[in-house]
Amino acid sequence: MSHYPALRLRRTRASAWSRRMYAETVLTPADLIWPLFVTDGEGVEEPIASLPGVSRWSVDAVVALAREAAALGIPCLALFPNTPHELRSERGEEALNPDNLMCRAIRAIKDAVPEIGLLTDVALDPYTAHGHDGLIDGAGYVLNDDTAEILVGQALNQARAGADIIAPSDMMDGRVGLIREALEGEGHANVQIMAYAAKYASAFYGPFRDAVGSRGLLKGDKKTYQMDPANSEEALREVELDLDEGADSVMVKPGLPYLDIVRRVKERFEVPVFAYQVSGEYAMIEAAAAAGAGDRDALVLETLMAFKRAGCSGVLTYHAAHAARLLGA
Ligand SMILES: NCc1[nH]cc(CCC(=O)O)c1CC(=O)O
Ligand SMILES: [Mg+2]
Repeated sequence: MSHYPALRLRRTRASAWSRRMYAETVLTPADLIWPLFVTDGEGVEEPIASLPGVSRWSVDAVVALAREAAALGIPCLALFPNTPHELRSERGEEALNPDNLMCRAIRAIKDAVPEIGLLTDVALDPYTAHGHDGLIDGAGYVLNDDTAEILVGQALNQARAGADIIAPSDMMDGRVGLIREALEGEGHANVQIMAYAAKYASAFYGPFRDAVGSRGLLKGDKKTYQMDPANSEEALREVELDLDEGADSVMVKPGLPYLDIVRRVKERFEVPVFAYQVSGEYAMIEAAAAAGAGDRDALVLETLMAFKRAGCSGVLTYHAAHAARLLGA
């Protein structure tokens, strides 16, 4: 048996070239999906106070960012609309409007930057007057089957506009299978589904809700549909069901506090797993850097590498453009 001093693990760490050669994990711009918030108007940029460095952009501005992303080697954008308040309703019908903000953004980006992928979120929270991801009954309970029916319409609406990846983030049971069937039925055979399969009822979504304008509207919490942070066996069941229903890839969300889930899913199913480094995680890194508690660039790259090491095929992150620039430098 070999041991010290014959065996010294510090030997391969002694120089930069060697560390590079022995790196077990690589992070590249192709691992990054960039979430962008879209708002009405033209030439508009609205900074989001709780998400420093991130803004809502009008469609024309989002197209410019899409160009920038493509040039940086980012393969895919995730789009989220800040629906004007007068268009939000009890049942979120605006989600089905073929000319809604989301569809206009999809068409404009596909037109100008056809080489970039577009992932679109399926859930009603940017469209409902009560801020929930689905339809509610008189007691405020989110109804599963009635919601799933509308989500199918929302997914088709996005696919018709040109979405490449449908990403249901609502956590209704059965919606992946229903959406897959509807996509096949309409000839969208190559439109992918990335299921938010294990999405937790998390305190890390606050800045996102500011960004899409649902924070002030949301009544209660999302614990009757999003998962309990105490559970991981249940996450494996969620993933298994979504894969059975036709998901091409699955997502774990939030990210860093749930890397154990990423690892378990990857080892159990050996399928493409993505994670969402969510708004509160982004805000936490920015706050730490602003407070002088750590170097921003190093924090960004280290956390993103951690996702890859845990088994992720890619990460949705608000730091995508910044990280891609660091990686390209
Ligand atoms: N279905 C909504 C949705 N899609 C993505 C996020 C959160 C993303 C983030 O915090 O960055 C949320 C918020 C929520 O479930 O309330
Ligand atoms: Mg499920």
